[in-house]
Amino acid sequence: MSDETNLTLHTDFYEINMMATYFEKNMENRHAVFEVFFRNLPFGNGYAVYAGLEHIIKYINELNFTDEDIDYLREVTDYPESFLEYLRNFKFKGDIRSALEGDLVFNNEPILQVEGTLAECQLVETAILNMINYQTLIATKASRIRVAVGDDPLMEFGSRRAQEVSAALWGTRAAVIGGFDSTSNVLAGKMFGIPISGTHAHSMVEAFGNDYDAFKAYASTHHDCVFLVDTYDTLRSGVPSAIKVADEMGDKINFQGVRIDSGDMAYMSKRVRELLDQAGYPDAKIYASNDLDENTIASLKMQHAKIDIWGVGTKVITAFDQPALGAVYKMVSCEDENGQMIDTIKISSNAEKVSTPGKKQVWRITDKEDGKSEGDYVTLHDEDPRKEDSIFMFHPQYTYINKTVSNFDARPLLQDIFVGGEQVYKQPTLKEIQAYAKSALASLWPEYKRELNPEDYPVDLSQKCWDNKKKIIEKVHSYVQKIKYGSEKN
Ligand SMILES: Nc1ncnc2c1ncn2[C@@H]1O[C@H](COP(=O)(O)OP(=O)(O)OP(=O)(O)O)[C@@H](O)[C@H]1O
Ligand SMILES: O=P(O)(O)OC[C@H]1O[C@H](OP(=O)(O)OP(=O)(O)O)[C@H](O)[C@@H]1O
Ligand SMILES: O=C(O)c1cccnc1
Repeated sequence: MSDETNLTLHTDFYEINMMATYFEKNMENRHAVFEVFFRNLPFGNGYAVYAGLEHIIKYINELNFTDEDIDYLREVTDYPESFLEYLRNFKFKGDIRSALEGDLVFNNEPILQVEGTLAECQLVETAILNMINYQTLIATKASRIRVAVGDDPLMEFGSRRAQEVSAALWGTRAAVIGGFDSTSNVLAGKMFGIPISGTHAHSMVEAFGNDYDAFKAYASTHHDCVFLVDTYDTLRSGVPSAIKVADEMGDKINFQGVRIDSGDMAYMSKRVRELLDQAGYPDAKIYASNDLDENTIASLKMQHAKIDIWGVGTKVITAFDQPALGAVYKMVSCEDENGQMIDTIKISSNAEKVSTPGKKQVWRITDKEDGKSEGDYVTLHDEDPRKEDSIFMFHPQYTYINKTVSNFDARPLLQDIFVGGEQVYKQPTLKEIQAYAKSALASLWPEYKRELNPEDYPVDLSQKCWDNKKKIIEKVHSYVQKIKYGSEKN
């Protein structure tokens, strides 16, 4: 299975090619810092829910070129034996700092930082981005669905539609971080300790030829029973059959309810509720599924649909309305030939795409009184706003948007995960991560949480970070100007 495979070669060819160049030029051990960030929040949402760290930790701990990996590279590349030998002895000895799973994260701030040799930083780019991009996207979609559902139970049904095995498994885990309660995927349950739940399919009703025989057979082989009532005719056959079986079986089963999977679910759920109540089953729940997402659920809630438990598959596991988060991995600082760390930048004609140089920290600023978020404050790594009485927060592009914040708490978002290649962070349980995400959401003002047109959450640069960025942009501009006018040759 994909998750048991050593993922060391799960990297883009160009990463190992760059490692080879660094190795040949004796640059492989130069010190470097890279940071992960994304430029736009997904789904038009006001926040993203960070996920992917558990898989990254597993990947980094297992990073190791096996003999077969080396043989494969020897066969398909022209790498010299000396470089292959270097890879054979390669170990990740760097530092990784990261937001914690369940943290709310925002656009244009570092959410993970890798510091180490140039070679090791380069190698891990692809896998780290792969894991963060997918899982953060799914956790965020799941969180939107959780917000729409309120406190009702929410089941993940997506494995059959996921983009292959690994996405089903890790996506389910990400959905739980975002707020799902259980999964239909048994392996995900086993791997991650997620409660498994489910009902039965239309095929079982078809196999027995009618609702009653199918439900009766299921009831005689299971204690907990939820019957799928829409195979032939929900109101005339499905629900009456479910009630008949529940009456006949009495205490021998735990009649949990019925699932509807088609038709107008507002109308249908109300009628089904009436039938169940009239038959003396007011505690039997109505489960609903069928291409649900935060929009259909919000609409069904508005229509006062009598749905108690929600099953969501395709739309959550494929992040249906946005296929990628677009997180990137950028070098922010690198040692030069004199052993000096030089902050680096990627320039773009689009001001928003210019990277922010320097090794940084993100501080979550909250009001000391009400615990609510004021915004995120991105500083150079050696700044500590906790030592300040007040901080001046300004928009990095539109600097006239600004405020002075005092009486605040500042919490560093990037925490040590690996130091010198050793894991120093102990992952909480998935349940703890889910609770952490829920409490993080509670500290966010509602205007950042609304699903439609949320306010922009402030992600501001400290003065020092902003000045550093300007200085480096100017340095690059003057270098480019010199090339343009040929003055370098003089
Ligand atoms: N009352 C409702 N308000 C808003 N959306 C609804 C309502 N009832 C159902 N939906 C949603 O409408 C979408 C399409 O339902 P549609 O009626 O086409 O499918 P269906 O009846 O289940 O057909 P099929 O039998 O092919 O599955 C689904 O995403 C479903 O969740
Ligand atoms: O709609 P989703 O959110 O993706 O949830 C998963 C769907 O998978 C099942 O349908 P499917 O037609 O695959 O099988 P079935 O025969 O059990 O209905 C189930 O009935 C849900 O409708
Ligand atoms: O258990 C269920 O009801 C279920 C499982 C997977 C997909 N759809 C429904």
